[in-house]
Amino acid sequence: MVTPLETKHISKSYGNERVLSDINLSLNSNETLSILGRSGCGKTTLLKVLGGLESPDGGTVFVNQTDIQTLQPQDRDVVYLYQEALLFPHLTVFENIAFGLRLRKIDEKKVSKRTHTMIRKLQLNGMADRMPDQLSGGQKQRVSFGRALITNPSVLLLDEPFGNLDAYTRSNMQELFKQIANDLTITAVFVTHNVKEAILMGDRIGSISEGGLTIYPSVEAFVESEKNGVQEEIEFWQSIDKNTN
Ligand SMILES: Nc1ncnc2c1ncn2[C@@H]1O[C@H](COP(=O)(O)OP(=O)(O)OP(=O)(O)O)[C@@H](O)[C@H]1O
Repeated sequence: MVTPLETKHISKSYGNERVLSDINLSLNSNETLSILGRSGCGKTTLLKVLGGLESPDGGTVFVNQTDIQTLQPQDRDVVYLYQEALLFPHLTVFENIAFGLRLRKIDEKKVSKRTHTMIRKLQLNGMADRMPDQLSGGQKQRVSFGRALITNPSVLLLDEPFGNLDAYTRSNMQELFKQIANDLTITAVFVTHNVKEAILMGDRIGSISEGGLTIYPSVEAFVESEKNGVQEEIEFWQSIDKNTN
């Protein structure tokens, strides 16, 4: 079976600051890895390297067993989803979601069918003709998901995608994401600073500290572990959550 995402010995520095050091991971099809870690520890940098947006100083990222650096961006089969929903303001919901299909010159009938199916999956019925500025934050993020998923990427990289949403919308989005990731057999890396969310979304959990990535063999092992300052990190983020929610 092809491994959708694998890294070997990734390292990355900015100037004198070593941000990532000998990162090795391997994700199976339809597996979600949640990544936690203190602010500035390198979570976003890792996602950028995984998505081919930043080159590592050393090591290799393999997507479907091909070195990502040897592929053109449009052939990488990896989509990066930001905290902010990045939508084209002058395009309708339908056209925002259909964008990736149009780039691939898919015929109109298929574009219409696939886009409407995605709109239904995302519970955006009746909103196809709305413009982004007529949507709520949660609806915008769902359109953003639709844009990311419409081309059926093998790997989805999510950088605190629900960070700006209220608790109720966040919980709905978590459920919706899990459902769609299952339907479409997506392999995902999910960066969050919310421990509860990491546990809910992740089949496995990893933590970055001092440039290294520790992946726990199971969610239970993570919860039980007090090694590597995990307990301290949980308390750190909980104290921030208390102050911001
Ligand atoms: N383009 C860059 N040039 C120089 N330093 C950078 C650059 N991007 C990130 N860094 C530094 O690398 C370190 C890791 O940053 P990164 O954004 O990966 O952290 P993070 O874990 O995602 O943080 P947060 O949780 O606050 O978003 C930080 O010290 C940051 O200042």
